[in-house]
Amino acid sequence: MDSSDGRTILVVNGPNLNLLGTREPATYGSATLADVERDAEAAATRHGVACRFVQSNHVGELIDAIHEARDDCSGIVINAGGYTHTSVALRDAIAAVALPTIEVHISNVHKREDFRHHSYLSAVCEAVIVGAGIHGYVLAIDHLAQRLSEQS
Ligand SMILES: O=C1C[C@@](O)(C(=O)O)C[C@@H](O)[C@@H]1O
Repeated sequence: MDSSDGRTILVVNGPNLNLLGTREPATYGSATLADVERDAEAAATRHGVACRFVQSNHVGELIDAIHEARDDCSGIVINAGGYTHTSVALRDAIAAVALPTIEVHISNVHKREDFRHHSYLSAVCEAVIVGAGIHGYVLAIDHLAQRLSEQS
């Protein structure tokens, strides 16, 4: 077994997050999805845990990845993009797998349009990190890793 000792965190990015870096930079900054994944990987490595990444623009693919996390993951970090505000099915998937899940948003959704103020996911997530930019993913990994180390 590697240094992650079987502890893997699934990092899920939803629709349009593949366009980070060019998409509405005034709102989301200039970092790319590759930058997000590099920082998350580095944070995980610092804690001796592993990461698996998925990005999809299709809700079914996100749900399948969440279901598969039951097999080998100890937690989930998810930025569901616009599905956050629309998808009961995604919420049900998170509730179904019952893994500790952290919801992340790069922007402070509460400073934005009213339709972004409601999340279908928050009530089934352990914590929500909004408005910290891409550092939010690192904060989420730090939190999950600490939680895992307290369990072991
Ligand atoms: O796609 C996104 C990105 C987002 O999740 C964020 O990271 O700030 C906020 C959502 O409202 C939006 O639809």
